[in-house]
Amino acid sequence: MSQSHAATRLRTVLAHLGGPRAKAVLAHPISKSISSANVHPQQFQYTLDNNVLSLEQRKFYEENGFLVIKNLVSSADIQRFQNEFEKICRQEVKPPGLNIMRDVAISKSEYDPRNENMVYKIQHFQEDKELFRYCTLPELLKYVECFTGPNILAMHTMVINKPPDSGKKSSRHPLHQDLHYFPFRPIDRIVCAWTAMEHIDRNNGGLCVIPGTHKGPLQPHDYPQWEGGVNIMFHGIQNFKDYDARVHIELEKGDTVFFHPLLIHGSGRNQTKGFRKAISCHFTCADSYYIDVKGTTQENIEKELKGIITEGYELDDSITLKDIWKFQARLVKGERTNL
Ligand SMILES: CCCC(=O)SCCNC(=O)CCNC(=O)[C@H](O)C(C)(C)COP(=O)(O)OP(=O)(O)OC[C@H]1O[C@@H](n2cnc3c(N)ncnc32)[C@H](O)[C@@H]1OP(=O)(O)O
Ligand SMILES: Nc1ncnc2c1ncn2[C@@H]1O[C@H](COP(=O)(O)OP(=O)(O)OP(=O)(O)O)[C@@H](O)[C@H]1O
Ligand SMILES: O=C(O)CCC(=O)C(=O)O
Ligand SMILES: [Fe+2]
Ligand SMILES: [Mg+2]
Repeated sequence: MSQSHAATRLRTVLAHLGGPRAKAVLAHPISKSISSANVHPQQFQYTLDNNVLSLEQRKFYEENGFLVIKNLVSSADIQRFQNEFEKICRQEVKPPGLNIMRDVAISKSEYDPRNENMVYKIQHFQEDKELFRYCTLPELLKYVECFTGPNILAMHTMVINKPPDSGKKSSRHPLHQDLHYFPFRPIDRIVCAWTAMEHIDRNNGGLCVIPGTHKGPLQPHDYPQWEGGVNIMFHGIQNFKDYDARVHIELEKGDTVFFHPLLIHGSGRNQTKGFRKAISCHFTCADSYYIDVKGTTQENIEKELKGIITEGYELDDSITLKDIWKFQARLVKGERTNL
């Protein structure tokens, strides 16, 4: 790459990535045309200039670290996702790479494919065409782009089927920051889209957030000391105290929450008889880069994930977190520039 080409590319990348370095670049004359096209000529850190979000919506996300868009995904699409989820549970389709997790309360019992209610969540559905449609819905990506920029990768996918709590409170998901699991940066270009597949509130174990915590640092995570057991990989923030600050989000079918990877969130136990369903994807900017988590608070999750994967897929120990993420990432818009 010639030096001037490299410089132009760097500028383009930085302009998409945001953050203080990008702001410095935007002050450069070449980039003036970009900043003069600003829709909301103010300093924003967590959202990008576009005409999709209203000023009020942008300010809300900047302040709180999440944003709810009502009625974003159609009932017809949600029905299709639900049908496919049930087919997977019945083992009628077996997408490569898919991971099925049962609640720890029933993890030692025999799996019964006639009963989809044995599944707490499925992850990594990137090879399932029907479910992966969720990550490519134009109405969803339109919003995702406000956070990631135009080159978009789907990194991590889930359908969560939170079971009625067994009485052991193991259906709870401890308060955590999703960034704990992610070895890619920059942080502010990652966003989670989480869509309610039915009415969700505190009663059926809905999403609970601590507004504004996306402005703080990534905190150390580990398994909580819960008497009734904790699900595998459900790490929580150690010594969390500010329970009064929790906000339980109430959603209708199709409503979608977009949230920042540092936002502290979790979900309580499901106190109904139904299985609470949500579908989600974490997206990031394809211009991002991987980091080595050695020596950081993320080292424990790398070790655990590597253990599960090398054992489950009989791979050798030289596999890195980067290899795992690179393998499951899928381009959904623009160009796969880096990650
Ligand atoms: C933003 C969030 C980002 C992320 O979460 S990234 C993290 C990605 N997470 C993952 O990859 C999911 C990890 N889970 C898994 O890989 C699977 O569910 C897991 C644990 C391997 C189980 O797979 P199966 O193939 O069904 O294996 P199995 O039924 O024979 O169980 C193997 C051993 O695991 C145990 N187990 C299963 N589900 C569990 C649970 N929910 N909590 C705690 N332990 C659990 C199970 O009891 C069994 O243990 P043992 O070997 O008999 O002692
Ligand atoms: N005692 C606790 N210790 C640690 N985390 C908790 C505790 N109670 C709740 N949480 C966390 O707070 C978040 C919201 O839980 P919430 O309090 O809504 O549910 P719950 O305690 O299961 O039920 P309830 O609605 O009866 O309080 C979840 O992430 C949950 O893991
Ligand atoms: O749907 C939920 O309970 C939240 C799940 C969650 O936050 C996660 O898996 O990271
Ligand atoms: Fe999460
Ligand atoms: Mg509680």
